[in-house]
Amino acid sequence: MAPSAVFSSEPVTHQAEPEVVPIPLYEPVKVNASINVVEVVESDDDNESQPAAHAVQPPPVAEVNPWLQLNYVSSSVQEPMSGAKKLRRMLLDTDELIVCPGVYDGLSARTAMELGFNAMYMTGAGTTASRLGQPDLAIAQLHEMRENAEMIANLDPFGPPLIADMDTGYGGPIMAARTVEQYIRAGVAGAHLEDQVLTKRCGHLSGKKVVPREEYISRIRAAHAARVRLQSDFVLIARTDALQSLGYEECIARLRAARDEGADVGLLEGFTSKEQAAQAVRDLAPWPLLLNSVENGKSPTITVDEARKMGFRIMIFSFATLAPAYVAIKETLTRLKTQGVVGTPESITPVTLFEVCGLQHSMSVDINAGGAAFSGGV
Ligand SMILES: C[C@](O)(C(=O)O)[C@H](CC(=O)O)C(=O)O
Repeated sequence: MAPSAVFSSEPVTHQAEPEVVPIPLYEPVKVNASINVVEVVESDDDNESQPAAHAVQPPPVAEVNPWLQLNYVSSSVQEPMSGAKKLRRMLLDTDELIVCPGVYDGLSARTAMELGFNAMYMTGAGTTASRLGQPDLAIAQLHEMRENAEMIANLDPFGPPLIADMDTGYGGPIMAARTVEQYIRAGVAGAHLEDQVLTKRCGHLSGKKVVPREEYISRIRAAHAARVRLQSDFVLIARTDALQSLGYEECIARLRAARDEGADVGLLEGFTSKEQAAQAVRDLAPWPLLLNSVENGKSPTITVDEARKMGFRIMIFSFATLAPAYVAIKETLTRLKTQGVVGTPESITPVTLFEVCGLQHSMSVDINAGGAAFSGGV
């Protein structure tokens, strides 16, 4: 017996379920132009203030605040193009090899920008090492990765696009989709999504395990759907780590399947020879491939020129800043320990380092706003 019948002698009538009208994904949702304002009116009875809600039409913007009107001709102003669009354009409009130094923090990214690299790569290994002091073993999760990527991607709104590591997507399809959505909102231009198990490890370690092909493809499918849902140019890079355990042919099959589900670029991790790298480009052509160069890792060193000749379209150097930073820090701290001095070169003053980090820009913001903070210089 239905519970409602216990308390009522009336026949139970079920109301028809309201019809659910889905909001179309690709059409802008129309916002009702009227707004509810709460106006305070005096009550005659008890002289207490009572709020009363009225639906009113908002006045035209210019009446609310004339300063909200644009006072420039927008077509003459160059708006920052999203990193995703820039990266996609580079891939579509040129056949250049896009060289991305691996960066892991603000200073390494600023240094790459100072030298004019036209794209950058945020390494997950470097993010984990620098932010958490931990090895590349699935210890950094979505929020740490997203936060670091967002900071780097937004250092210069007109700057180079940032490709970021998104590891396994940090869970199943739901998390892969969530990661793509958060990366897009963070201004990340593209990211690679791999097929390792969630307890992943760096691609240049032994003992890697991968999930079954179907499970991997469901990650890719979800990531692609998220990109489409947000109507973003975000470049989805499918990475496979299956070479160690399942062999080359399975890697090619996985990358083909990922491509067919909408991945834009492929990444076969840990080539064992230069011939194998060149073969992968041929086997998947004309689909663009990314080459991960990790010196002293599992793969032979391939130079930028060699990768270009092989036909790769993107090349990332994961440890390009992390490894030398470690070497320089250790050498310096050894000097401090043994000789009692840091020994910084004379040309590197505090101002030099702050200039790398945008000192001039910050000062000009204050000066152009009429501030006097820097009238005496720095
Ligand atoms: C590309 C990579 O995912 C990274 O985090 O930079 C690493 C690099 C590394 O740890 O050697 C990877 O190749 O797995």
